Amino acid sequence: MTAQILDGKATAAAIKSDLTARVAALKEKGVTPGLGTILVGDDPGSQKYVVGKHRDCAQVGIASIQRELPATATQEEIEAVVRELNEDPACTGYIVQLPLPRGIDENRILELMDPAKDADGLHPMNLGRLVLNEPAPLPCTPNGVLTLLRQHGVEIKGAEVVVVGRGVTIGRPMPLLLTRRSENATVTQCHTGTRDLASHLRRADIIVAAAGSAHLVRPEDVKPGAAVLDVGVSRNAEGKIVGDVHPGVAEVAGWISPNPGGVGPMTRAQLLVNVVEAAERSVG
Ligand SMILES: Nc1nc2c(c(=O)[nH]1)N[C@@H](CN(C=O)c1ccc(C(=O)N[C@@H](CCC(=O)O)C(=O)O)cc1)CN2
Repeated sequence: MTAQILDGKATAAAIKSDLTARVAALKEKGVTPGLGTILVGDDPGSQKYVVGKHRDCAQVGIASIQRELPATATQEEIEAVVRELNEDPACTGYIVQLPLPRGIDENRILELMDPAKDADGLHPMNLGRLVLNEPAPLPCTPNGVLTLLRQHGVEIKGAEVVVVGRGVTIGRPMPLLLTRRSENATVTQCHTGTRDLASHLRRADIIVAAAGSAHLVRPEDVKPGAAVLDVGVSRNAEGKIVGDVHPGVAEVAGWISPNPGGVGPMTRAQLLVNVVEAAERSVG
């Protein structure tokens, strides 16, 4: 058996096509959505992701506002740019590309953002609203995972889901999304402190691997027919992406997301969804 592909590229393209029409409708009402990005430092991966985000904006008609600071930028210098985008009327939503350089207080930066402009859903107020089941912009990667599963008809309701990882962009919020009444999944969260990861993986109908540990999920640990989402990114000596999922898993799983080409494009598409939804809310 070879797993069916959870095609992030094609699903993201369909989302962007829908957004293009919605952005055009907003412009007719005099509103141009504008996505701001704050990139600090010269991490090649982060630079690539930000370039991709602005390429997507151009495709759907969203204006781009780009702010770049050197790796030596101080906390105060980054905070000044956050304040500037909070005030900029052309910037209807923005993100701070994570991770920030060592020594920068990431949480303090996220807290300083205007929650109404938080296009990532990572402001503490928006994460809190998610916990409380209140409407909020949803974190892009977990929402991308859900959309990918839904669009491919993978049953989430009642599924046993194992999330591997506990980072703020996916590991922490993913179980919050999956356990909403609308999804009704049962979630086990695993992390570097989990004693026997394989025993949890073997029971899973859906695995979301977001540990950033190359080939952590091995074929012998996957239940036949399971859906496996490869979110983690490591780079080999040539700078090529190596995911958290061993290639042999494709012979056991029912569904698999490629990496690249799976969850990454979905993360970017969901970001645009958040920007457009915020702009739509602003015109009622
Ligand atoms: N502020 C944020 N920072 C980070 C987030 C986030 O959601 N918000 N998530 C990740 C990185 N990320 C988003 O910024 C991201 C990851 C991957 C991709 C992507 O398009 N990947 C491509 C491959 C690109 C390549 O060749 O390197 C793919 O998977 O096909 C986009 C965005 C951490 N930081």
